[in-house]
Amino acid sequence: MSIAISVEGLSKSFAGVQAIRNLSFAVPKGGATALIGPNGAGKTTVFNMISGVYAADAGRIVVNGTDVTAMPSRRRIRTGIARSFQNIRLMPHLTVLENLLVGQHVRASSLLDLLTPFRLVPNHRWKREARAALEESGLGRYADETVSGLPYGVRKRIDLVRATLAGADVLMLDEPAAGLNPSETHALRDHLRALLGRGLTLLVVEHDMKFVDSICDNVVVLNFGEKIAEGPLSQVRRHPKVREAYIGVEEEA
Ligand SMILES: Nc1ncnc2c1ncn2[C@@H]1O[C@H](COP(=O)(O)OP(=O)(O)OP(=O)(O)O)[C@@H](O)[C@H]1O
Repeated sequence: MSIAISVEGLSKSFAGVQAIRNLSFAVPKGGATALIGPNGAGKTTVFNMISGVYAADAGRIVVNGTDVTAMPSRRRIRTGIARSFQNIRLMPHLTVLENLLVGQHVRASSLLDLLTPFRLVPNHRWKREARAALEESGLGRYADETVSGLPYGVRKRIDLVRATLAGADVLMLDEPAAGLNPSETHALRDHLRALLGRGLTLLVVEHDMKFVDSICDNVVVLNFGEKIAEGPLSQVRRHPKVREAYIGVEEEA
């Protein structure tokens, strides 16, 4: 089994408070792993270390075989990892297509490539790719609409299209289902399943256990910065330490 993200012996303290303690886990390539745990367990801190927002105090993070522990966050996209935030970072005054073209420019390899998104070349390869990716995700009709006018659930999915077009094959999703209505949640679930079908890897922080159950084959449970259980959700939710620490899992069962 090949590994997309490997976290080994990770630790992080904030002003003497140990947020993460000697944490190790692996995210298998081509699957969906959820990082769950009660409020304050350390999930966001782990995401921040993997994406490079925070430096780790100790330990190692390897993405697609590259040690990124000391790599600046802006360079980590080149290893194939992208993170989506709860506050979507699309440019609201641009169209969907324009947002996707700006995202694609991340993988530009030459100065000419860098300038290309801003040249008005009608059938340019990047535009074709962006339109095709939107069509494939069932979002083709939004290509020329301004982002600010679109429903939240649609914007979330456009953010996913942007990340994959930028070359990411490992997506970190921070509470993807938060704020979505039931039909938007279903559309997101189907979209993520389609990405998994194409071989992408997902690492998800999510409180909605039904959503976790519908997407993730592997769950890592944190409590007070330590891993207390790992495995399929059906097994993890029976674990005594999880029942004790994370009553939400038991209640949702
Ligand atoms: N920048 C920071 N400065 C100080 N303490 C922090 C910082 N970030 C996180 N912490 C602390 O680290 C611990 C873990 O917080 P974190 O936000 O990672 O938990 P979480 O599992 O994501 O919680 P939630 O589910 O509520 O988002 C908490 O005790 C929190 O107060």
